[in-house]
Amino acid sequence: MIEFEHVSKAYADGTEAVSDFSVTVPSRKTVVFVGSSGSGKTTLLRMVNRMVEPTAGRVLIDGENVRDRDPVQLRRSIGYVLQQGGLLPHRTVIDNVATVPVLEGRSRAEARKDARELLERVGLDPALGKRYPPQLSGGQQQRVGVARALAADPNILLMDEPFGAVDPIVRRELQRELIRLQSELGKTIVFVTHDIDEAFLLGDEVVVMREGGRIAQRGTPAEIMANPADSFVREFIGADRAERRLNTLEVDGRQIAVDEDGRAVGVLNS
Ligand SMILES: Nc1ncnc2c1ncn2[C@@H]1O[C@H](COP(=O)(O)OP(=O)(O)OP(=O)(O)O)[C@@H](O)[C@H]1O
Repeated sequence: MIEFEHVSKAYADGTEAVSDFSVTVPSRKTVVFVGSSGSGKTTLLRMVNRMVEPTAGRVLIDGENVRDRDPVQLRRSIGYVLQQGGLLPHRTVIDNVATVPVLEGRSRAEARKDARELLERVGLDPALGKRYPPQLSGGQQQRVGVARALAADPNILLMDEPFGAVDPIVRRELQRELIRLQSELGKTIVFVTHDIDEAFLLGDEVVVMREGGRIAQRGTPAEIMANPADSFVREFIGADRAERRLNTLEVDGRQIAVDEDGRAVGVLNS
């Protein structure tokens, strides 16, 4: 369980990125922070592994203040997946995945064996392990990023826009894969996105953020959809959805409406 207790963050230049934010992330659940750019999502995520120290309040993991933990140990015990994968380009895929277990004292041979299993677990052919990250597609790199984050078998996974840089179809695949993985592994996941559809798909609970790291609404996807707290949330859900749902494609001079998966659903003009 992760508890954010009245945390605030004012950066040195005076930016109030987060103000008085309190949320509990229950064990083995996925909580998604969703909000537009600059709403403090990344700042909050990084408070969990002490890459950012709050200026007020505290973050607890299973009741223990993260401030009392050694930052290096803490970071190795938490999986972290970034938008750009954060893989080391000059090390093979297998060695990227095996890095933290080796640092933690596991033998290289064992860590590599585990890494091959992890690649399979995230839906990759273990033969790709011999390649270097730039030799993989964006979607494959993100899967490696997930495998690497899982390598030390952490209880907690922090995911910062992990699927933000891949095309919509691969993004759907990765989302489905994460749902499958989570049903097998039951990690405590904090997931950051600005995509409300992704938030509703993946989150057991969703925290809609507004500027300054303030909570606009928190609840299950069904609760938020059924009862948006105010016009801000209504617009955030509505505007984003309308944009996404009304995708059109021009084919041979005709406007074709396509659904979220890119399937044609009708002709708008002929
Ligand atoms: N190191 C820093 N120094 C000063 N201001 C910062 C720093 N890091 C972030 N900020 C500011 O804090 C606010 C919140 O940033 P943060 O990255 O947490 O938001 P976000 O919701 O994750 O945005 P995005 O979706 O664009 O990543 C922004 O106004 C940002 O410019």
